[in-house]
Amino acid sequence: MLDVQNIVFSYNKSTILNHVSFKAKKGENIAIIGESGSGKSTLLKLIYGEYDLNSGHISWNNQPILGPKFNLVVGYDFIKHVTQEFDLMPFTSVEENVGKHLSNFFPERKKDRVNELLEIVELSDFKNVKVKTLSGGQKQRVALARALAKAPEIILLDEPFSHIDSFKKRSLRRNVFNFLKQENITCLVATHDKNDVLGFADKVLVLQDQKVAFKDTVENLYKSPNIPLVASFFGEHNSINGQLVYANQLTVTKQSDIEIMVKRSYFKGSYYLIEGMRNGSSIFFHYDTALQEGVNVFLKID
Ligand SMILES: Nc1ncnc2c1ncn2[C@@H]1O[C@H](COP(=O)(O)OP(=O)(O)OP(=O)(O)O)[C@@H](O)[C@H]1O
Repeated sequence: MLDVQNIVFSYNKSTILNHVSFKAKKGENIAIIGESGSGKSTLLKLIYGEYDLNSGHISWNNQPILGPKFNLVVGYDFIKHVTQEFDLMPFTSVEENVGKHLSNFFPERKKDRVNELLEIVELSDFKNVKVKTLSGGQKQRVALARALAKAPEIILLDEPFSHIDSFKKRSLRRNVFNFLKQENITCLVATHDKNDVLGFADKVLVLQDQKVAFKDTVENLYKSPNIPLVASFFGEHNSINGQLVYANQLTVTKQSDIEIMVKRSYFKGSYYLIEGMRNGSSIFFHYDTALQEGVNVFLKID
């Protein structure tokens, strides 16, 4: 169990995290969301032991996780932290990078493990390629594979698929998150992308104003987003009579007290996102076809 207890942290004067507490069970996948600058990456760095806390405690199975004041070498063997910097060896091959921390004592076992990981990150064809010649997205995949190589107990992922194109992203996400579940690795993922969360995270932690504003299951948080920040994370939303309503919860009806004038229609593939105006504010809803600008329609909340 990862236990983050009442931590307070500031880089210099301004406090970034103020009395943050939460727990993560073995094998659990926890997504950390929040506005840019809310402290998601900082929280992951603290859990890795990269900085000293002002106060509070972090432990894994009762073993304290300590910062550089207490450790000559930053970090712990049982935690892997995949940052945005990747930190790879540019002049060696993909295979060597992934296998870097694996023992050479059982070469066959090492080879099999590297091959398994390269399949997960879909880089088997790049095995012998030097890392410096790879694209940003490919480097990110090498960094993920390397972090998974020794099956850590905890993996900290900071925007893990941000550099990867949308063709690859979906299958890669499934591969990586399913692998983590299968190996029972506790995963904390800081993300701005709802697709990293929906279908994968067990819990979501919302950072706001230096604190954990909410911690709940994805389903509960999606159904009751509580604050616009959470609703906007999951999709286009409106505030109607004080209630947060997703665009896909609104349907056109014959008569209601929500009357809007159509302003614009955006083609979204399987639906159109319609922007309408009501009392000087935009209202967004989904519709099967484009609607003519200036037309008045009534909406109801499903
Ligand atoms: N090394 C540092 N020294 C001083 N301040 C820092 C340092 N790293 C981050 N900060 C500040 O701490 C705050 C939190 O940064 P952090 O990177 O943790 O946010 P974040 O939620 O991960 O943001 P993003 O979503 O943009 O990645 C920001 O105001 C940032 O400017």
